[in-house]
Amino acid sequence: MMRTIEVKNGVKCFGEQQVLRDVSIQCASGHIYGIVGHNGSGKTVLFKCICGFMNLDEGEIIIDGTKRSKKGAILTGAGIIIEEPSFLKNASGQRNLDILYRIKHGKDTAHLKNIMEKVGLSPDSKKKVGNYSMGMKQRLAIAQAIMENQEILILDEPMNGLDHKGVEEMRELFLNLKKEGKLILLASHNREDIDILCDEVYEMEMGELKRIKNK
Ligand SMILES: Nc1ncnc2c1ncn2[C@@H]1O[C@H](COP(=O)(O)OP(=O)(O)OP(=O)(O)O)[C@@H](O)[C@H]1O
Repeated sequence: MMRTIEVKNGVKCFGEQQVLRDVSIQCASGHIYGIVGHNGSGKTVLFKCICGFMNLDEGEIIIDGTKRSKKGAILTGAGIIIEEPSFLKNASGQRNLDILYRIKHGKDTAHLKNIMEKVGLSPDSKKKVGNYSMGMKQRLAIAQAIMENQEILILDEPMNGLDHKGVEEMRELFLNLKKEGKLILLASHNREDIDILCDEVYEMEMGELKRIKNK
């Protein structure tokens, strides 16, 4: 299914601080959109507004052609990594995914093993997530974001904590997901990831998104 996300003239303030001043972007399935920008420039706030975790003060968010009403609507059909996901520390990676996956889809151990393998984690490891390294936690976060085969992926710094091999593997994974027709929005500080992965690149600067690259 073709999906679209559009932000039109988005404004978001926290008290006196205007974080999003006039943000517009249009995204559609089958592309990867990259957002770069300094720490605190508003990338995460934009993603939270798109996901419906926060509301814009002004402007519009249009999902699949329908304007989102001001309150309460959460972006559906999306796999999301924003900040650190809270996993159960005393359970294994697979058990954590299982608990989340069951909510909507029921038990499917074979599928989750496959997803664990896709992100480079050993499906049968009994290791508790509390004992995972940073890179392993990040791989599990990616697994959680992709396991439901959602059409939209919102990925805020998905390569955080990954080593060189991990980064290469996840790049390949994201490019394959794009080939499958996913809409991917990605924020990153790594210019190489952005260059390799993204069809369109935007820079968040002074509360505005400026397009800096087209493929
Ligand atoms: N809930 C909130 N209340 C008040 N201020 C907030 C809130 N969320 C974010 N901010 C502020 O909004 C600004 C943008 O933050 P945001 O997390 O979007 O930056 P970012 O571009 O994602 O940065 P980084 O590259 O460090 O992840 C920051 O100044 C931050 O302190």
